Amino acid sequence: SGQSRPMRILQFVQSAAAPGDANSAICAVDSYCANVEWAMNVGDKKGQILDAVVLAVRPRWVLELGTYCGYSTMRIARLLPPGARLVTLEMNQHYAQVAKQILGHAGLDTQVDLLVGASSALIPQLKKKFEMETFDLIFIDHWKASYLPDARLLEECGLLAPGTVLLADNVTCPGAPDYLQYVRNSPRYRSEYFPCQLEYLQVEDGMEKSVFLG
Ligand SMILES: Nc1ncnc2c1ncn2[C@@H]1O[C@H](/C=C/CNC(=O)c2cc([N+](=O)[O-])cc(O)c2O)[C@@H](O)[C@H]1O
Ligand SMILES: [Mg+2]
Repeated sequence: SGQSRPMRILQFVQSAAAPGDANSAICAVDSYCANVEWAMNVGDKKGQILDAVVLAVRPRWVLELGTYCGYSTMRIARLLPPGARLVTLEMNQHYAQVAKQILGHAGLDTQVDLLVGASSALIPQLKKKFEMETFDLIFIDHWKASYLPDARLLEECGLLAPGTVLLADNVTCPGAPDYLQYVRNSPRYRSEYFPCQLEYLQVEDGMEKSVFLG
C-alpha cells in the first residue's frame, strides 16, 4: 500500500482512529508501530513523560524540533491550555504533509503551526513571524547532531527565558553526547535525566529535561 512508512502510518490512522479523537489517533500510531512496522515516534512510554512535563509547565508557547509524522505533536497539542500555541518545525516536505493530515484527522490542527524548513533557517524568524518573545517548552527530537547547535541558536535568538524547559528525546539511544555534556555542565541550565525504554523496543533510552536559568 502506501509508498512510504509515514504514508502507511497515515493510512492506518485514517482507517483505525475516530476522527476528531486525539487519543485514538495516538493509540493507532502506537498500535501500528508496535505490531506492524517500527517508526521513530517518541512512543507511549516516553510519551507519558512528555505528557507529564507539558501538564507541569502549562506552556503558552511550545516549540517542537522534528515533526516527523506528528505523533509527539499530537501528544503535546491535546494537553495545551486554551490559547496556547505549538510551533513544530519539519524539513521534509513529505513528512510535513503526512503530519498535517494526521493532525487534521485528530482535530488538533488549530493549536499547531507546522513550518516546513530547516530549524537553523526557521528559528531566527520565529519571534517576528508569531509576534512572540520566548518559548515556555521546547521538545527536541530531530537529527541528534542538530540538538546542540539548535540549543545554542535558541539562546542566541533570545528565545529562551529563565524557566524555559528543554526536553530532549533519545539522549541515550541513538544518543546526543555533545548536547548532554553541554546542558549538564553549563551554569545556564539545571538538567535532569529520565531513563526510559526506546519506543516499541526493549532497549534503554532516556529523555533529558533542562531548565534554562538565564
Ligand atoms: N534541522 C532540522 N530541521 C527540521 N526538521 C528536521 C531537522 N533535522 C531533522 N528533521 C526532521 O526530524 C525528523 C528526524 C528525527 C531523527 N530521529 C531519529 O533519528 C531517531 C532515531 C531513533 N532510533 O534510531 O532508535 C529513535 C528516535 O526516537 C529518533 O528520534 C525527521 O522528520 C526529519 O525530517
Ligand atoms: Mg526520538
